Amino acid sequence: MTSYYPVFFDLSRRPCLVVGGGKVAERKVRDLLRAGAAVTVISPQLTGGLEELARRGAIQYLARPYQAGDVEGYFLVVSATGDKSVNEQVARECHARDIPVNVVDAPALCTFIVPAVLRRGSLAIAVSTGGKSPYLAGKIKKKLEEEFGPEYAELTDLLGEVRDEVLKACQDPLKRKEVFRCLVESDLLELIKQGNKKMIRERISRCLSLR
Ligand SMILES: C[C@@]1(CC(=O)O)C2=NC(=C\c3[nH]c(c(CCC(=O)O)c3CC(=O)O)Cc3[nH]c(c(CC(=O)O)c3CCC(=O)O)/C=C3\N/C(=C\2)[C@@H](CCC(=O)O)[C@]3(C)CC(=O)O)/[C@H]1CCC(=O)O
Ligand SMILES: NC(=O)c1ccc[n+]([C@@H]2O[C@H](COP(=O)([O-])OP(=O)(O)OC[C@H]3O[C@@H](n4cnc5c(N)ncnc54)[C@H](O)[C@@H]3O)[C@@H](O)[C@H]2O)c1
Repeated sequence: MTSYYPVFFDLSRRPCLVVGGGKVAERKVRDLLRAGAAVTVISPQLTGGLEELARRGAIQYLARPYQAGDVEGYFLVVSATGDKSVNEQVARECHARDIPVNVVDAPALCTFIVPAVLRRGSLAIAVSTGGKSPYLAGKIKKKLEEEFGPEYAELTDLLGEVRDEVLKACQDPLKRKEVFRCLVESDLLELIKQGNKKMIRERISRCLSLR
């Protein structure tokens, strides 16, 4: 059994290739664009959504089947053609060049698999079943949506801002940890839900006074 290593890649401006232009390719393209990647799609056909992205210049589009060597120079590749022999060729050519590759319906050909991700601003909760049941991963993500509502985006941003301040102003790692613990264990989330700006400021300064 493969024990996968979870990471969060910074793909900003990195050239990434998606082979195929169907519904699954579109989902992968949108995820890559959200991560700031420079996306190229190679496929004889596109979904309406991908056509629109190509028209707007949000992706580079090569309207043809995959050709040998197309993966050259990319940082990361996704193959989503639904044609087994093409997917195998893309995977083989990536492995020969040490380019990380995801083949959507063939975990054995992948250097990385993609989790189901719940996003709340900068907070990302990623769920993987190690390839055993993508449907279950999606269902668990849906369940987490109820517990981790939109207020977590604001909480995460707020904690990020205060963290920058504390890292600059406080040199003692133990004291810093105490401040961060105080903030996370406080009722900030409730106060954000209530939109109680005055109490939010009060809570933050109370925790900051632990420095
Ligand atoms: C999480 C998500 C991310 C994404 O792709 O963006 C994702 N699959 C999603 C949905 C989904 N995929 C499939 C269905 C139909 C129902 C079903 O078959 O269960 C549904 C449900 C749906 O469409 O709602 C079909 C499918 N997928 C794979 C196989 C092959 C196999 O299992 O061997 C087959 C069978 C093909 C066939 O029928 O032959 C393989 C993979 N799919 C993975 C990821 C990786 C493992 C993730 C993990 O560790 O759990 C892995 C290994 C490789 C990869 O693609 O990275 C996304 C949920 C997005 C969300 O809900 O947020
Ligand atoms: N991992 C997942 O999340 C998941 C979910 C559902 C399905 N799948 C699998 O993913 C695959 C794609 O699903 P889909 O619904 O997007 O399929 P689809 O048939 O809609 O799309 C396939 C795309 O590949 C393109 N294509 C075909 N031959 C090509 C070639 N030689 N070079 C480049 N592009 C080529 C087609 O033009 C089309 O745009 C299927 O095999 C399906 O079983 C995976």
